[in-house]
Amino acid sequence: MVMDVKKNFHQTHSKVAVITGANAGIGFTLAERLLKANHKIRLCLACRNYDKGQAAAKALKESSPDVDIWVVLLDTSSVESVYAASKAIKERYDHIDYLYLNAGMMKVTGVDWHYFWKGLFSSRVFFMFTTGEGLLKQEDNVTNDGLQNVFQTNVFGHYVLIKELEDVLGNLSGKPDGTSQLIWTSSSASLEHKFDIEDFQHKKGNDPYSSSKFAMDVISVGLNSRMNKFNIFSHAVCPGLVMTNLTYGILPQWFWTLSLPLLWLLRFFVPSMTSTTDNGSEALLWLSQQNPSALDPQSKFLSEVSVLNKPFVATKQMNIDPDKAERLMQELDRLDLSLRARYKK
Ligand SMILES: NC(=O)C1=CN([C@@H]2O[C@H](COP(=O)(O)OP(=O)(O)OC[C@H]3O[C@@H](n4cnc5c(N)ncnc54)[C@H](OP(=O)(O)O)[C@@H]3O)[C@@H](O)[C@H]2O)C=CC1
Ligand SMILES: CC(C)=CCC[C@@H](C)[C@H]1CC[C@H]2C3=C(CC[C@]12C)[C@@]1(C)CCC(=O)C[C@@H]1CC3
Repeated sequence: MVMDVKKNFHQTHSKVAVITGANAGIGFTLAERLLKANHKIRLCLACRNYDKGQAAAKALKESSPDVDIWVVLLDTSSVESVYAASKAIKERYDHIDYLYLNAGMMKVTGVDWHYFWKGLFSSRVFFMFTTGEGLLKQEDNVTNDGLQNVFQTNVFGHYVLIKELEDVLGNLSGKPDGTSQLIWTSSSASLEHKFDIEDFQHKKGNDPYSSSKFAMDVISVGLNSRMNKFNIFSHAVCPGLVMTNLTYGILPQWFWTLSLPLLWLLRFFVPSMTSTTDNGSEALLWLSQQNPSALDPQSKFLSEVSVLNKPFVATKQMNIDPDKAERLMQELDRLDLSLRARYKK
């Protein structure tokens, strides 16, 4: 009987990918590339703006008219939106193969050019171009749920989404050989010293973005410890420096266009200068083609690019303490419970 179910699952199951922040940038290009690699894949574009989501679905259907693309409204900075989106997703799909936790934001109010020029002629120049550390003046605000916006948008909204979708993930979906991959769009700006578990929302610091990206890496490792036994695997990706609305929010598009020759030159020393969303989405796509159980749960996967503009995937060891990861997840579980008590009475 079990054998029959398994056989049936393989024969009838088209892969399902849910992508948050899929209407633009890296998420949108990833959707295009997933479709190109497997035209039978069923795509869910989880977007906070329904019109933008529909426009993205329309654009994707232009090149592949028969594909199954569906838009769901999801704002990761609101737990009620996450609950509603998860309910709708579970009504449509009984199993999710790939859950891309990609939506993200940072609010930059200025660039520290003094620090930039000093850094340019120092030994920290490569680190500066890889991580952006110390260059960006950022601000954050509090969401309607009372949480720090960058933390809730980039991290917590996704954590709640995973919890809500648990019963359509891995073998918890009732498919004995069902496997799911959780793929986080992290960043080279993920820096351990910017994260403090006592202040995991980063209320007090001045680099909420780096803190949120490090929290993601920690959670990814923690999720592996908790969920690999259910065939649920989590991995974090760094797309490199990519020209998208996020980078156009830091400096105007014309500046980046003028800087492109410099970014290309930098590729001799800094392979994370991926520049395009095609290059930046390389590791995200690559992960969907791997056997996740064979990947090291402590590896981070980097989209990188050669001087000849050929993208490739590199790996980096994270060495995150699983106990620390479990501690952070327990904090998030507590926060999750308190919000559920507020909204789901
Ligand atoms: N560009 C880069 O150099 C790098 C980017 N990254 C990460 O890549 C991911 C994608 O960003 P990128 O493509 O660059 O930037 P974009 O701004 O182009 O894309 C971000 C996406 O996230 C969505 N989004 C933002 N806030 C929310 C929210 N509260 N709820 C739901 N969706 C939301 C945006 O929606 P909308 O269009 O409505 O704003 C958009 O679809 C982010 O996590 C970012 O941190 C990591 C490393 C480098
Ligand atoms: C001449 C030139 C290109 C100057 C730009 C200086 C900085 C504004 C950039 C140098 C490294 C960049 C960087 C990011 C933003 C812009 C820089 C600081 C990110 C923080 C963007 C979001 C990420 O996730 C990681 C990026 C690391 C590198």
